Amino acid sequence: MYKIVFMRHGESTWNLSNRFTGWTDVDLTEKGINEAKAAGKVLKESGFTFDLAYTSVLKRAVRTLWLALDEMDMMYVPIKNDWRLNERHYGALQGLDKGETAAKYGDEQVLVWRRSYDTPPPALEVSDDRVSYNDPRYAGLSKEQIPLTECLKDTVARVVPVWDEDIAPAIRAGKKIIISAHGNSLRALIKMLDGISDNDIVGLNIPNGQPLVYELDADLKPIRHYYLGDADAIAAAQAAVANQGKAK
Ligand SMILES: O=C(O)[C@@H](CO)OP(=O)(O)O
Repeated sequence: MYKIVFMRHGESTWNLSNRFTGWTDVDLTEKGINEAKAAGKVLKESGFTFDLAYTSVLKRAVRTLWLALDEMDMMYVPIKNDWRLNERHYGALQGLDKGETAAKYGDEQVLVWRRSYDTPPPALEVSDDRVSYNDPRYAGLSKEQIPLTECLKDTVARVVPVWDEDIAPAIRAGKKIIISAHGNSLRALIKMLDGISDNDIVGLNIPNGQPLVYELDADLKPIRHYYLGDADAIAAAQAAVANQGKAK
């Protein structure tokens, strides 16, 4: 039996101000820093150790990983940063207030943009300052690989190859792995692992900074999964994420 730990980053400044974030590189809040440290503490207390870590190229996930590993006194663990673990690109919604957007377009439309499998939010114009073409961290990518918007299906299409080509072989080679990523890139991975339908994935919300353990069989099929933290607090945090896209 194998174990792998998934962790969404701690609260970011745009989680706090309730803005669509996507590929915008915002940092953690004080609360987010504390969530990341608490994640490291509970992982340590639960006896977890790691010898390989994966994260995105966005600082909220990178810093969450650093803080958790620091808390575990395991900052020597090799880290692979992969842009394909980035948050789902939120297109022209990036920077907008989720509640105000719901008040303008309706809760239903915002739910479709946030959680539907195959309807992307409106795309950025290529001339928009928010487009990542000139960002040095994506210098090795073609323009076709740099999204102007993404639905979850598009995110699945870039996340699953990281699993198949990189993470799964490492698990089979006996590496103990933690992945620090984002609400929707983790939803993409979990959809694939658990075989969740396009309809049911709408209801899955991942709380900030809570280690999620997956136990996998010899074929890397999930046996069971569980959060390490307090169950009531996690359920409340998941409900809060679900409610972020509603008009006040
Ligand atoms: O804004 C985002 O990029 C994501 C994660 O914070 O939000 P949502 O939960 O609305 O998909």
